[in-house]
Amino acid sequence: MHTTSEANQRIARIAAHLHPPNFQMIEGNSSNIGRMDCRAKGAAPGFKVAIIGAAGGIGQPLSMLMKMNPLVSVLHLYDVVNTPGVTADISHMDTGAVVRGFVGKDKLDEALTGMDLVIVPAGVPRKPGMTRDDLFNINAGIVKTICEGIARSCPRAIVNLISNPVNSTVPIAAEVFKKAGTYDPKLLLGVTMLDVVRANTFVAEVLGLDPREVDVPVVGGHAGVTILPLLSQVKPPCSFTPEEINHLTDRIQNGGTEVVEAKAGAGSATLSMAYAAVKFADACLRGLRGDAGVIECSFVQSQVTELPFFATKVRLGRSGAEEIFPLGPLNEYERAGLEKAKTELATSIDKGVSFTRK
Ligand SMILES: NC(=O)C1=CN([C@@H]2O[C@H](COP(=O)(O)OP(=O)(O)OC[C@H]3O[C@@H](n4cnc5c(N)ncnc54)[C@H](O)[C@@H]3O)[C@@H](O)[C@H]2O)C=CC1
Ligand SMILES: O=C([O-])CC(=O)C(=O)O
Repeated sequence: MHTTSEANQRIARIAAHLHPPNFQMIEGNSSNIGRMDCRAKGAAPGFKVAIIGAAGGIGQPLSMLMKMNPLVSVLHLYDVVNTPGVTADISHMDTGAVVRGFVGKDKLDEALTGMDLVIVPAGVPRKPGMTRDDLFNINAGIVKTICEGIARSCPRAIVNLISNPVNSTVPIAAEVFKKAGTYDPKLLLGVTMLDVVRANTFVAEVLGLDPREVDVPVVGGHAGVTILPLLSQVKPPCSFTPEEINHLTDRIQNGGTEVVEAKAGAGSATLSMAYAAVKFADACLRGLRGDAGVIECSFVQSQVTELPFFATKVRLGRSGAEEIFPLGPLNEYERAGLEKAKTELATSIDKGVSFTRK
């Protein structure tokens, strides 16, 4: 039997070694930190990840999936609204990552400080009839504000940029970082993983394979004709009829619109996007850990074409996108697609660059 004083000593010992609590809510316009009054298990060894736009349609399932990722020790959830509920909810999951929530513009820097990886699904989504470029006017400003925060608070973090139009928001982010003197192109990664996820799924459907066995490189950018699946490079090696190539290319390029129309005004892809974002973030974290041979497609600063940014396969390592792979051999259909993709991409990239120079 423990005496009261032994019990008190034990509590004091635990308190002295108390690790960070597994739930904190840090609110804008208030210095209040609502610590749970309990013995909280500390963070497992791992990386610190922030999700910016965590209360949104992508942000919520993405937060849940990142809380389940064993490579994450600390998970910061930031949004301009509704973060407290999402944070409280996610923090009850019995996984290793310690969750902290931040709400309001004046908490952005705190949310970002010390992060290894920042995932950005902040901004408005499409409605039927809109293009991704129609989101530019609202999302450009949102991305600029967030990137200014990243430059101030975690300039060496890897950034996974999801906010659309990716073909313009990545150039915006680059310009913001250049202006702040923190730009390292290896750390800025536009997320095009959903195009690869869709391509793997649709190609597997046509071939009658398990999608997990299929690897389709998707290059170019992340909008309409700029999404260029390289069906001649599918693994395992296979061949398609011209009709299959037309059908697959069209479905992969318009996968986002397929979801926007099915949701009929309630937004765009959120669940498959959260899955794709976690797949990509996990690859970035494995790269940071020093794993060899981590290769995924991403929209990055690039010399693969004459354009300053382009999506291709990249090797992820300790310092981000450490190697950018060339396109490989293209057939005539793909070469024609590449020309169309480059024309549209050039306009979208210029639009992003000009926005920050205004
Ligand atoms: N790269 C890709 O493959 C994909 C990109 N997207 C894009 O992701 C973005 C988010 O989509 P959803 O989650 O469906 O939208 P949503 O509207 O459900 O969520 C967006 C969240 O961003 C937050 N937000 C707005 N301004 C912010 C700021 N300054 N700082 C932090 N958070 C802010 C909102 O409060 C909201 O919670 C859209 O731009 C969408 O087009 C969507 C699917 C795929
Ligand atoms: O289509 C949209 O607006 C959202 C998106 O980028 C996608 O689902 O690929």
